[in-house]
Amino acid sequence: ISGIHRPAKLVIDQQAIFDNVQQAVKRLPADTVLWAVVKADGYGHGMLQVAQAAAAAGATGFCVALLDEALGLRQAGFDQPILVLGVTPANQVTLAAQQRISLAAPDAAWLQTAAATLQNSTAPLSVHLAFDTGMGRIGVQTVAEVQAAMALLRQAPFVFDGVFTHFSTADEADTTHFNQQVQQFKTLLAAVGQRPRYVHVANSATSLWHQACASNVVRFGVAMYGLNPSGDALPLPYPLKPALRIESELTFVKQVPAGAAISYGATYHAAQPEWIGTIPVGYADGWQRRLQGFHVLINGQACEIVGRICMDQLMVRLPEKLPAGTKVTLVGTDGDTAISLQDVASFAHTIHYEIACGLTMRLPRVYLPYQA
Ligand SMILES: Cc1ncc(COP(=O)(O)O)c(CNc2conc2O)c1O
Repeated sequence: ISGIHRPAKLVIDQQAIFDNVQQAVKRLPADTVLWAVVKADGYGHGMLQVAQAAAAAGATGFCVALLDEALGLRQAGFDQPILVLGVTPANQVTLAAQQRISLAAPDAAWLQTAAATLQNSTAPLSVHLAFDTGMGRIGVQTVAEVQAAMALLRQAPFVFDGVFTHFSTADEADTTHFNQQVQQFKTLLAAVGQRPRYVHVANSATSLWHQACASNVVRFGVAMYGLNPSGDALPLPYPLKPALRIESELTFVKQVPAGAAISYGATYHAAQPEWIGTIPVGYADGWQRRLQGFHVLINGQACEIVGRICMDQLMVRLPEKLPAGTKVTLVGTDGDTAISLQDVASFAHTIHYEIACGLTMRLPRVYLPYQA
C-alpha cells in the first residue's frame, strides 16, 4: 500500500542518475565497462527506474545482491549481463543458468554442489569466482583454494566468466589495508592462469580514488545515486548529483502553551508558547526515531524535530504560525538551505547507504525523467 493519499514522497531525479553514470563512463580506463549496482531496490531509489537511466547513460550491465533481484531485472526486460554478488544457494542455481544470470562462486565446495545441481541443465552457468582479499565476507582466500576452484571452473556446466574482489577501505584516506588487498588480489589472480573475460575490483570509491588494478569492470553503486562513498571524508574528483529528495507537508498546526508536552514519553516540553507542526512521516517510513532533535526545512528555515518520532508522524517547532499544507523538505534543497542524506546519516550516527536503503515502500516514489 503506497501512501498516495498522504502528502509525503520520495522524488528521484533520473537525470541525476543518468548524468552521474555518464560522467563515470567518460572517465573509465580503456577497455573498461561500468555495471550499475542496483541491489536493495536501487539503494531505495527504485531498481528498475535506476537501471533504465543507468543503461541509457552507458552502463552495460548490472550487479545485484540476490538472484531474485536479477530475475526482477530479466522479467522487466533487461537483457544485459547481470551478476549476483552474494552467495546464491548452490542447489538453487538452475534458474540462474536458464536466465543467463551470472553468479558469484565463493569456493570449490559451492562449485561442486552447483555442478551436481546442474547435471541435467541444458544451459551452462556463468560464474565469477570471488576472491576474499581482505573484505572478510565471501570468496577464496589462498592460492590453493583458487586452484581447487579452477579445477572445477573450466569445465561444464560452468562458463568461467570472471574473477572479482571487493575492497573494504577504498573510501578511506589510509590506504594500508587497500594496498594489502591489491597485493593479495594480484597473487590470487596469478594463480588463475588464463584470465576470464571480466576481472573486476572497483566499487565507486575505488573508481573515484584509486587506479583499479587489472580490472575491466567498475561496479558503480553509491556514486551513481550522487552520494560520496566516503561520506564527507574524501573530496570528490568530480561533482556528483544527488538523485533523491524527500518531500512532505504540514498536516496539522497548533499553538501550545509553555510547558506543553509533545509526543510519546513527554520527552519534550515547550519552553514558551510555541507553534507546533505535524508531518505525516514516521519511523515506519524509515525516518528513524534517533532523528529526534534533527530538523526539516520549511520556507528555507531549519525546524527542529521535537519529541519522539512516531510510527507515522513527527512534530516540529515552527518559527511562526503556518497553514496546514505548507511544504516540508526532509532531504533536499529549500531556498539556499539544504539537507543531504549525509546530514541525516551523520545525525543518526550511520551512513547514507543505510538511510537510503531504509526508506520503506510505504513512501511513494515519484520519478523525474531523464533526457538521453
Ligand atoms: C561486491 C560489491 N561490489 C560493489 C558494490 C558497490 O559499492 P558502492 O555502492 O560503494 O559503489 C557493493 C556495495 N555493497 C555495499 C554497500 O554498502 N554495504 C554493502 O555491502 C558490493 O557489495
